[in-house]
Formats: sequence, C-alpha cells, structure tokens
Amino acid sequence: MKDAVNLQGVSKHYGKKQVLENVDMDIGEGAIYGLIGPSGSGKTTLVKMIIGLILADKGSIRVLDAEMPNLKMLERIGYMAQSDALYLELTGRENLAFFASLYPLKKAESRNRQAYVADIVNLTGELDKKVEAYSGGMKRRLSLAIALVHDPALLILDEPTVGMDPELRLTVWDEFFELKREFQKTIVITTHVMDEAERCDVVSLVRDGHILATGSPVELKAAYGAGNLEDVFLKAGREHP
Ligand SMILES: Nc1ncnc2c1ncn2[C@@H]1O[C@H](COP(=O)(O)OP(=O)(O)OP(=O)(O)O)[C@@H](O)[C@H]1O
Repeated sequence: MKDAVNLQGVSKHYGKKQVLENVDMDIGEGAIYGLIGPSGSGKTTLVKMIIGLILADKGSIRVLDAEMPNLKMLERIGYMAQSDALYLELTGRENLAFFASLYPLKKAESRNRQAYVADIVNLTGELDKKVEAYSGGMKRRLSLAIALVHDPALLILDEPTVGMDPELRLTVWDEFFELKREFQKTIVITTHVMDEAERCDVVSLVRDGHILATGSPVELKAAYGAGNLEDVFLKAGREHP
C-alpha cells in the first residue's frame, strides 16, 4: 500500500519547549489513522504540520507524494480544526457556499456537494439559520461538512466528534467508514476518546511529543498484553518514562 502521508525525523519546538521530537510516521492510503494522546501531547501540532500550517524545525513531511508545505495540496486535503472557523453572522448554507467557492468546483457539482455533505452531518434542515444560533455540536457538524465539501483525498480531522451526542457520533463514524470503503479516502483523526481509537485501522499513541507505539488496536493490545487501548497507553508509557 502506498503512503498518503509520510513523516521523517520531524521535530518542532516553541521557545524552550520541545513539542515534537524526531517523529516518524507512515499513514497508508485508504486508512483511518488515529492519533491518541493526552491534552498537550502534540497531536494538533502534528496535524497542522502535516497540512503545512506549521513549519517543522527539522525533518521532512510528504503528503500524497508532494513535499509539504505546498499550497496546491490544500485542494486535496480536507481539514477540520479543533476550534470551529465559521462565519457566525452567516447562515450554515452561506458558510458552506463560501468555503466551497474556494475550490475549483463546477457550479452544479458544488451545489450537489454542498447538499450531500449537509445531509451527511444531519444539517439539511438547519442550513438557513445563522451559525451564531447553532449549538456547539451543530458547529462541529458544519465544520465537518466544510472539510468534506471539495471531496478531498485526505481528511485531517482534529477531534471531530467533540460536542456530538452518541447517536450522531455513530452516524458520523459510519460516514468515515463509508468514505474509506467506497471512496478510498485516507482519514487522520485526533481523539481522546478510546472507543473512537478502537475504530481506527492504525493508531499512534502520542505523549510528550513522542510516538510511544503504533499499530492496529488488535496488534497493540496483543503486544502489550492489554485488554483495551487505555491499558496499552499506560503500559507503553511505563516502558518509556
Ligand atoms: N503557538 C504555540 N506557542 C507555544 N506553545 C505552543 C503553541 N502551540 C502549542 N503549544 C504547546 O505545544 C504542546 C502541544 O500542543 P498541542 O496543541 O499540539 O497538543 P494536543 O495534543 O493537540 O492537545 P489537545 O488534545 O489539548 O488539543 C503544548 O504544551 C502546547 O502548550
């Protein structure tokens, strides 16, 4: 399998703080890849470096065969940031239309994509409300729709399901599975939620800017003799104090 994302020896510091140290990572095309780790471990920094929003101090980052940062690649990446970057005074529909207009989509195709992604996140009936009247979960759903609107090959989703109720989380995960299965999308997800990590094909455990371990949930549990990923995390952490 080809890699959609490849990191070699990537490091980043802010002032005296080393936020990422010598990170190597291969994310296979068509995989759902989870980055799990505690708050402040470096997950957001890592995904922002993958899309080229933050520059590495050292190392190389390739995305879909292109050396990053590379502005052209943004057409092929869908990014959902941890905090919603939405125009509050506009409606959901206007937000979607605006973000869709940033990409070279034909008019009819753009309209179809906007309707399709609004439906995926269950927002079709709410599109004419101003976003300032949306709940936190609705804003997350709109941000996810925006990340999908240009049909990107690679999706980078920073805590996409925070604020969603359990039923919607399941719907959204079903959609991730379908995007992978039907359209061979590569999906990178950061999460604190262990049951979401369990649904990934591969997870990397991130702590203090290091990757403690990488593998499928089944492989990791077997390797550490653990019943769940939480225990894997604890055991891997003890091995790398
Ligand atoms: N612009 C910045 N300037 C200085 N320090 C930063 C900056 N951005 C992040 N950091 C620090 O880098 C570390 C990693 O932050 P990062 O946001 O990548 O963690 P995270 O794993 O995504 O956390 P969370 O799950 O809470 O979002 C933290 O200690 C954070 O305080």
